Amino acid sequence: MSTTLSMTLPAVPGAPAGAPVGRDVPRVLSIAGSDPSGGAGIQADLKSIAAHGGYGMAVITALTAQNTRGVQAVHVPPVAFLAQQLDAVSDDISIDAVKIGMLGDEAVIRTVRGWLEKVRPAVVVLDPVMVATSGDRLLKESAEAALRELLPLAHLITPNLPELAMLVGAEPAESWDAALDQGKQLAKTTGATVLVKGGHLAGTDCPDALVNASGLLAQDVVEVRGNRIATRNSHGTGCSLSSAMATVQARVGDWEASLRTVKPWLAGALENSGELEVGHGNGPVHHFHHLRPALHEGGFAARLWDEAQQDLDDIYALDFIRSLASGELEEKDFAYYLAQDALYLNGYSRVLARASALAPSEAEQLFWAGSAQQCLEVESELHRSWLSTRPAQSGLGPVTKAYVDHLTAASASGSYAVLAAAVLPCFWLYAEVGEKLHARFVAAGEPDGHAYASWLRTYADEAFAAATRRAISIVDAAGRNASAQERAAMLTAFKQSCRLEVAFFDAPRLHS
Ligand SMILES: Nc1ncnc2c1ncn2[C@@H]1O[C@H](COP(=O)(O)OP(=O)(O)OP(=O)(O)O)[C@@H](O)[C@H]1O
Ligand SMILES: Cc1ncc(COP(=O)(O)O)c(N)n1
Repeated sequence: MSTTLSMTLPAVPGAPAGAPVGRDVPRVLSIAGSDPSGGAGIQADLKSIAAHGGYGMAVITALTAQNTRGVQAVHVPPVAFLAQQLDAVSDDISIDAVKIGMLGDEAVIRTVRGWLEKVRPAVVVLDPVMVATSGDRLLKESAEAALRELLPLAHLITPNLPELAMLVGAEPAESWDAALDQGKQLAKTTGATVLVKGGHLAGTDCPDALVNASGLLAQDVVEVRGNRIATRNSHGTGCSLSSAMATVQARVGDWEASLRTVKPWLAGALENSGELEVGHGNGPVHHFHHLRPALHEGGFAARLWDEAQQDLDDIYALDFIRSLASGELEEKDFAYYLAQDALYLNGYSRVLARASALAPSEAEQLFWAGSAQQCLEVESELHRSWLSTRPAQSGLGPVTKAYVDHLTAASASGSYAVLAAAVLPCFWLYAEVGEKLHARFVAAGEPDGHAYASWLRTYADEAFAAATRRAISIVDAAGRNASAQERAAMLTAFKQSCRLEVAFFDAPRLHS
């Protein structure tokens, strides 16, 4: 595949004529500083490169002692050793892309410059790191002129707004248009494409734009919109963005396509950064948010079961359940419950049939179809037996309607996993409550004259318990295979159904 790809893709701008692009796994070198807390620098770069399917390498320009709160110290090893690291890599390995980050001082810049001029990598992304998010300097002021001179050796430059301003000798832009103007200026003087980043502006939008007026892009300014994500965890966003751009560019050979891939990924990394719980300051982004944490078999079901505990407690505390167990439940409440149950089962059956239609395997298709049929049989049995002797009740009650509407919405979501999670509580909570009430009834010696004895005797049904186990295992597998986003949607749908189970048992008290 890589051969076909490299023949059909456009050449990387600035790449030697005929240089192949489009490697499936690009070999990407980060030349940057180390951040031991793992959020920025080479640590972020390697994660970002891997997150985009690249093979990451790292030559360390400087060691920092830093965490999410700030930089405590910087140590720049002798540049002769930096040169040795660079040569060790390029003497042996074909490098598809280079990302350059923290350079520290002028001697480092000179060494990297000499190596770039010798090796001429096909893709060079330069993130002109000067000041960390924390405000600490990462480039000596005396080295700024040398950094400016390095810029023409890059294909893409990714300054933040203060860095952009410094590079064009202006005050930091306070509007997006002013930032784009500075980007145009920098692109013109360097010949490189400039990625202007909106991270440092205020407002609900957080755009980025590629700027280059020499015809390399589809337009002089290619803007990629994005929403601003409310989080403090922005440590290393610039590092992560630039190394991701280097990696994707080495694969697709198109800066715009690269930014359109990387920008939503970074938004997800910012959005999910809270999951990491790293440090007390500006935390890192979640580079691998798109990978699902491995859950062992039963792990997702266990998570759902934890979520359902409060609802189960609420069910057992309801007057309806207590009086059904004691036999003191008013007849009109029981009649209302049965009538609503029959109406519910009809809607539920349709939704189960939809789960059958969406099922990924014939075994699951059969399971849901069988369950849908079972529902209709139980419904008609209710009409034949219990409801035949009870006066007709008012039509569809508000809770029944809300529950069926919720399930119908889940079935319209198009996600099998979400739908399966939504229908599960009707199996799981019902089976659990049935078994417990039945056990209590048996423990009490099945008292004569209990008004609901025959109902309670049928409550713990082994066939229904087996179907419930099967439904749980289907939802567990679907949850383990789902993306983080889909899993969250499953959890929401499941929890809503649990709340509606509680409300369903409580409805006779309110509406009979
Ligand atoms: N709150 C946010 N919401 C969405 N995207 C953001 C946010 N903050 C930064 N970004 C994005 O992160 C990337 C880096 O932007 P930024 O302007 O913060 O660069 P930077 O200052 O070099 O980053 P760093 O925090 O590593 O110093 C850009 O793509 C920007 O749009
Ligand atoms: C080694 C190193 N390189 C770059 C940055 C900039 O990242 P940020 O601005 O997000 O702190 C950093 N803090 N440390």
